[in-house]
Amino acid sequence: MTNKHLYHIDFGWEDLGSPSPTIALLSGDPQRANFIAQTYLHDVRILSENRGLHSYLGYLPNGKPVLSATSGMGAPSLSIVVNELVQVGIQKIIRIGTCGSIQPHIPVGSIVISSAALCRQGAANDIAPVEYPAAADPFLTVALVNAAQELKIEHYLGITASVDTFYEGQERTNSANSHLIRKLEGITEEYRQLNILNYEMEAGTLFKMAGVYGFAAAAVCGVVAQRTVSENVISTSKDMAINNAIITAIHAATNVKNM
Ligand SMILES: O=P(O)(O)O[C@H]1O[C@H](CO)[C@@H](O)[C@H]1O
Ligand SMILES: O=c1cc[nH]c(=O)[nH]1
Repeated sequence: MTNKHLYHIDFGWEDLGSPSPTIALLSGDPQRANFIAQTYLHDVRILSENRGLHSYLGYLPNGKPVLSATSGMGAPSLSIVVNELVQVGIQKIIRIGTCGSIQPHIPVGSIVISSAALCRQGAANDIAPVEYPAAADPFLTVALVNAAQELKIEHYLGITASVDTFYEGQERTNSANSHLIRKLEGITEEYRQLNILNYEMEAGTLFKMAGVYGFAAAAVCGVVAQRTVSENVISTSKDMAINNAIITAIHAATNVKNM
């Protein structure tokens, strides 16, 4: 752990009070990090809004200190934030994200809890060999599943595809680029056959970092697109999907034991 003020997250361990938080809820979207802090934590203090990486310190209903922080979109940004969070003493990270389902039985509004990731992400290759497993922490993951069961939230546990692009990498052609390079044509159907549940853009690198650095990581994502039906995000179900992911993570963070 360091006393340094970290360059990107723009706070240091000395800003975190005592006892300092060891768990972080990490959202891609800064507005989600803010919403989580304002809605589900108490005695909230803003730590920084540097570069849109909004971070808040607050307390769960059982008094446990927790960070609600922002990873930004994609693995390069996430890798910077996660490295710095670990430097200020974070030992557990739950990613709270959004994703696109690629299985017909996983509807918009439900949540996917990742057991592991197929990690097709360049940033992860700077951290570990490409073959290195991108596995979620089993204890944090079970805590998420238990939370979803207790809250009666429709949830699916399985493998996530973490990729670097929202459009080409997730085989979207309804965009500024209608041309897909050959290796990506049919990739979604191939992943479907491989029992991959969903697409998102951070979990794989987070899981590899957890293995290498020695912290615990898990991911829960609200399903906002159903890729067997359409490429589009379904905005009418987005809030419900995100809220389901958030309350599952809050419940799990409350129940999980300190290391
Ligand atoms: O909602 P967040 O957490 O940002 O997650 C998903 O949404 C973004 C793409 O729209 C990517 O970051 C993807 O992983
Ligand atoms: O389809 C989707 C939806 C959210 N996030 C993604 O990465 N893909």
